[in-house]
Amino acid sequence: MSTSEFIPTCDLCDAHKNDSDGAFRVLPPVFRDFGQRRRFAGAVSTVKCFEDNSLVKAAVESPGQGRVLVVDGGGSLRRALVGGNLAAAAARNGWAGLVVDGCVRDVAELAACDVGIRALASMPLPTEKRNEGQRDVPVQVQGVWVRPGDWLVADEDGIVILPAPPAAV
Ligand SMILES: O=C([O-])CC(=O)C(=O)O
Repeated sequence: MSTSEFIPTCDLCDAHKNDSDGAFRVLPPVFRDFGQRRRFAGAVSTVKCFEDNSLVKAAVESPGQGRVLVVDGGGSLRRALVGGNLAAAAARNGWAGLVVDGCVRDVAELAACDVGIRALASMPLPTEKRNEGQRDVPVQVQGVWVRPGDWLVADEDGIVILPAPPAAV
């Protein structure tokens, strides 16, 4: 995705603000920005897990193909689902971004990774890896449904979800 193709979230919201079918979604403004990429967009892949990042690790260690990994971590503030190693793997494997409904750690390392990273907070405690969780299932992020194959756009103003890549607005 080149910068010229990027459609800002505000423009998308202007175009869709009166939609009533629920296809256009806006995530609540509770996410902090931790990665090097301020703006990113891509097709969604999901992980649903709770205080166990085994499946997040497996996902970022596989080809990202420009997608965005959305992690439903249940909003837990008790453990970090992504740290410097996983963020570096995500950048290396071509993920456009990570959106974590939960925590991250290694903040200085995350800021140096060429990938978008949004999460609720920083928490230095890591998870226990028990290989629990689900991959590419519909998830709820802060009460908003996000499905594998949706299109996510994130920038300085927020994060929006569409059922397909947006045409020019
Ligand atoms: O492995 C973990 O649990 C997370 C982490 O610290 C890293 O990605 O560097």
